[in-house]
Amino acid sequence: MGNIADTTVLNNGVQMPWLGFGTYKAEGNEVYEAVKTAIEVGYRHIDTAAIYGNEELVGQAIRDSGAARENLFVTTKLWNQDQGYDSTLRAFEESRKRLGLDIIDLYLIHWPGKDKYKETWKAFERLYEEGSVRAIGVSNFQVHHLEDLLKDSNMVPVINQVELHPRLTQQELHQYCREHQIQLESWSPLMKGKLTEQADIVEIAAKYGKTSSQVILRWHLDRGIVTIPKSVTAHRIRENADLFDFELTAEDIERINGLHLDERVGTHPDKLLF
Ligand SMILES: NC(=O)C1=CN([C@@H]2O[C@H](COP(=O)(O)OP(=O)(O)OC[C@H]3O[C@@H](n4cnc5c(N)ncnc54)[C@H](OP(=O)(O)O)[C@@H]3O)[C@@H](O)[C@H]2O)C=CC1
Ligand SMILES: O=C1CO[C@H](CO)[C@@H](O)[C@@H]1O
Repeated sequence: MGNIADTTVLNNGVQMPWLGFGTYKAEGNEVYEAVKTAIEVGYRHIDTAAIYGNEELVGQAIRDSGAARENLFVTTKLWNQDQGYDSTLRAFEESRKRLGLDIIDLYLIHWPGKDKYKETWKAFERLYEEGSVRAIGVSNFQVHHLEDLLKDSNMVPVINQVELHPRLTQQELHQYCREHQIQLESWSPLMKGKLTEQADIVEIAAKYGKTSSQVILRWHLDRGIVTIPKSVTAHRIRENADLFDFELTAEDIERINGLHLDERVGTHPDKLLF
């Protein structure tokens, strides 16, 4: 991908920008300003969730940005306690109202949990069929969740959004998703800023005249992974989008793959049962 608006084509034909803007832990005026700045800088894809408590301000910032709605890609997510058929349809209406958007580009099941995701997925299929969402997907699904879901569903999720960064490279899940035309998307792509001093990344960054964060984000894109770094700091919002004038070599990608330690900053999906 050579520029910020470049897209991947999802398994239902919808185009989704490879680079998105994360909004977790961004609230109040901070999230409003951050989303406006991101759109000004050129981000065309915004990631939020009902649980982030910021859908109203994200929606307001989108409207005030002046960008044409059809040029933006907006993702939101169904929270765990709303899983189930009827409760999903209700929660979706609430998210849509808070965002102030007629159509959501991508709706995700936020976490699999243990026994309601299939019923929930039926409601997602209905939302898709009635045209309320342009695409439906999942988040934090392991291979066993996907295998189980695919056994009885009519639609294959377009996306699986999971924790993924150089300390958690998700190679096996990536392979499974590729085989099933599910686009992998990374959350906490920067491992929340914990890898900026890592020696290999610092050395690679110096070679390209880029920052550590830019090298990490380029590693996601060069592996074919959609990514959604979050920042509420204007110069970092810009920095994280200034990635389209270089590409990593295969050796640099392998070197960063080698940093994998199976280490997480978030909860393991098999441990979050509700
Ligand atoms: N589906 C899911 O379960 C989850 C989804 N997500 C989504 O993924 C997005 C990204 O993940 P997130 O957990 O926020 O973590 P990130 O890996 O994107 O890191 C964000 C942190 O890194 C800092 N940062 C951002 N850019 C830079 C930079 N260039 N240099 C140094 N530090 C930087 C930010 O600081 P500052 O803001 O102060 O600039 C912030 O503290 C979320 O915002 C959310 O949209 C996240 C968690 C779970
Ligand atoms: O996206 C996320 C961040 O917020 C939640 C907690 O409040 C996490 O569980 C979730 O994965």
